[in-house]
Amino acid sequence: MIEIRGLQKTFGATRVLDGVDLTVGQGESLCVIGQSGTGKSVLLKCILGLEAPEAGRILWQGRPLDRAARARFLAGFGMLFQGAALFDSLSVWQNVAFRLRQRMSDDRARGIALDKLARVGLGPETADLMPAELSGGMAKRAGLARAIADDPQVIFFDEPTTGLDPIRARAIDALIRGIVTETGATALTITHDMASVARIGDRVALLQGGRIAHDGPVAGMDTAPALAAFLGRSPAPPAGFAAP
Ligand SMILES: Nc1ncnc2c1ncn2[C@@H]1O[C@H](COP(=O)(O)OP(=O)(O)OP(=O)(O)O)[C@@H](O)[C@H]1O
Repeated sequence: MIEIRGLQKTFGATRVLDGVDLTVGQGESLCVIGQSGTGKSVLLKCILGLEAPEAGRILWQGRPLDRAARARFLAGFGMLFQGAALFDSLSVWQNVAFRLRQRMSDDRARGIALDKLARVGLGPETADLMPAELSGGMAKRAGLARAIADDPQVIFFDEPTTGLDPIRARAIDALIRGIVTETGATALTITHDMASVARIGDRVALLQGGRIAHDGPVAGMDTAPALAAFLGRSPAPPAGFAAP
């Protein structure tokens, strides 16, 4: 479980995060949405320790993420980067096995990489290709295989469907949902894509004005006023409501 309490982060005169409170339950899939520039990436960077907040606390499994706890946390997380972010000079399997190769033989790491590639729908013929030879959808799948290579307890997805057409976006969402459900991993996804939220999230949180303006189940999101305002439309009537 990840708990974020009163997180504040300021750049110059701009307070980007102004007291963010957010909890991601064990095995839960939380999507964070918000307009461009509202601080979603800054929030993720604070969780990963890439930015230092000036106030607030981040707890993992009930303990503050100090230096030692963060090292353990980072050893057990996976991440799918926006644009997949594969290493150009490594083959697909070497990308997937990047972390594994630091602690096991290439033969073993390659075997695991091939299993993970199969899980995301990429056959063994893709293993020795270079990233430049992959389509956008294949690169995203390879990035996803890399994110799950080490059986992470926590997975971060940064704009997982950005740049994909609707059919490929749906396929990646289905893979993410399937993987999160079958591994029981805790998942935090940053996205603009509400169709994606509906497909992969259990809960959705709206980051607005430096705070969480809405936090609720995906199942009820069509009737949430804050989300409707964010999307620029009226909330859907509650279930059972009959128009006159
Ligand atoms: N290192 C930095 N120095 C100065 N300002 C920064 C820095 N990092 C982020 N910001 C500012 O913080 C604000 C939030 O940026 P962030 O990238 O988190 O937005 P976002 O919600 O992820 O946007 P998008 O959806 O477009 O990716 C922006 O105004 C950005 O310019």
